[in-house]
Amino acid sequence: MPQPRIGVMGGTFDPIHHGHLVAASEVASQFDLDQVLFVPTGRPGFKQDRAVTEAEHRYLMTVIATASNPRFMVSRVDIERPGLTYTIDTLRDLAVALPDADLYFITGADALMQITTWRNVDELWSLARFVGVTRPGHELSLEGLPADRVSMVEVPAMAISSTQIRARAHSGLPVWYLVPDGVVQYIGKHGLYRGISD
Ligand SMILES: Nc1ncnc2c1ncn2[C@@H]1O[C@H](COP(=O)(O)OP(=O)(O)OP(=O)(O)O)[C@@H](O)[C@H]1O
Ligand SMILES: O=C(O)c1ccc[n+]([C@@H]2O[C@H](COP(=O)([O-])O)[C@@H](O)[C@H]2O)c1
Repeated sequence: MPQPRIGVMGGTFDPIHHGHLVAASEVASQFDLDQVLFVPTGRPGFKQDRAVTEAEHRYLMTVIATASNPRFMVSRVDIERPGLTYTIDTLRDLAVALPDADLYFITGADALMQITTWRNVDELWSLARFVGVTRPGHELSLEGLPADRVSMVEVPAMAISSTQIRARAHSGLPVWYLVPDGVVQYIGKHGLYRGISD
């Protein structure tokens, strides 16, 4: 049996938006992935400068946003691991849970350009291939990264960020069509982002 090809889309997802979903869908199509696992971060070590919404809310919004796609799944691996979240731990845990899988870690241009600063970067290359997706407002260059482990995919441009959605929700502006309908309703139902201005 061929090895399953599994995409891993890590993110804070505060909240998940259509930019994340289009990126995952496009990479799944271009790399013929069997599944994409969305992995909401637990406590991101690199976002300690701002309040991040409770992990359970971010997880549930990710479940709602991906529910209608049979190839999209959500993993709790990062939110259940105590301490700060690092991709090295995500990929080590997934390698144990899915020993036969070929993993493709999907990341936006902004995140990929920082990858050489990530924890245990040299080991990361042995655990997964990395797919950088284009993102409006961010340059994507693979210079200095291992050519056999990193690829680039041009995705339909979605100039959306979670920061912008939090700011709009905070100001009472609509977030319809930037995030899936169920996520709009979840944000309203739980009053998320009302008190946060960044
Ligand atoms: N519009 C987009 N197009 C392509 N990739 C994206 C887009 N938005 C986010 N990504 C990528 O998805 C991953 C998870 O992103 P994250 O959850 O931090 O969203 P964000 O919109 O960048 O959030 P924030 O504005 O809070 O920093 C990252 O690799 C990021 O680069
Ligand atoms: O492992 C690291 O050092 C590291 C540093 C920054 C970001 N990441 C991962 O990159 C993904 C996107 O992060 P973010 O901050 O854009 O939500 C998410 O899965 C993070 O865990 C990982």
